[in-house]
Amino acid sequence: QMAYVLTYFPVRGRAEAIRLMLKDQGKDWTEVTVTRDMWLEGTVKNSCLFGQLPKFEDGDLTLYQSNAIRRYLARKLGIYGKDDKEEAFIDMMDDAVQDLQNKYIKLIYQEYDTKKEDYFKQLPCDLARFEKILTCNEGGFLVGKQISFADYALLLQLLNHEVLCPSALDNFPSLQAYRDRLSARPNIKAYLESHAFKNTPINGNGKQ
Ligand SMILES: N[C@@H](CCC(=O)N[C@@H](CSC(=S)NCCc1ccccc1)C(=O)NCC(=O)O)C(=O)O
Repeated sequence: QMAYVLTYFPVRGRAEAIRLMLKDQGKDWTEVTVTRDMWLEGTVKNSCLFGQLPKFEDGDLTLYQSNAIRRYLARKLGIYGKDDKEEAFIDMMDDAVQDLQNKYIKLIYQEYDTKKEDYFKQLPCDLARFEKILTCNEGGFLVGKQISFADYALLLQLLNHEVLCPSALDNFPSLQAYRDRLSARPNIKAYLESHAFKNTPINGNGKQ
């Protein structure tokens, strides 16, 4: 039966990197969707350890915190590097991707109308860091020669940022090649073309 249950809002948000990694790794799960009205009613929120979603269940294990969920799954799926050094580098890369995601979330939910231009000015500088990393690592991933949980998070940021700013990757050939190569992985390709992915808003406030 379905061991994995993901509870979240009907948006990509902080759950999409979990969905992407499960899909690519051929795992299925039950999606429990919490609507805004359900959330505002309060019962679900009050049942959450930190009053927030996503929540992830694996049998009798219940986890909150999207990054902890992704690291837990990465260990289980064997996509956390081949040794301690790679594992540390993957953590470092994922933290850097989270820095970008947190900036994006702040723009979307708090500063969309006032700071969008400033965000666009800073974005090339932030993306240039990942461009250099991917140019220098012949392995084709953020770390080593196989995909890790950090790669799914970066791919998603690239896709989300191209919606916000279509020219975002224009000056970054390595990021474009990385986006194309990961998006062409059969399970990811199928997911990105799926109704579920195409019809789920990126964020919870209609901005993107
Ligand atoms: N560190 C946590 C943060 C989880 C989190 O921020 N969850 C948000 C949703 S994820 C997100 S991007 N929040 C931005 C605003 C938002 C609120 C509600 C729905 C969708 C987006 C949430 O549950 N908000 C509702 C509440 O706090 O009452 C994690 O990584 O899981």
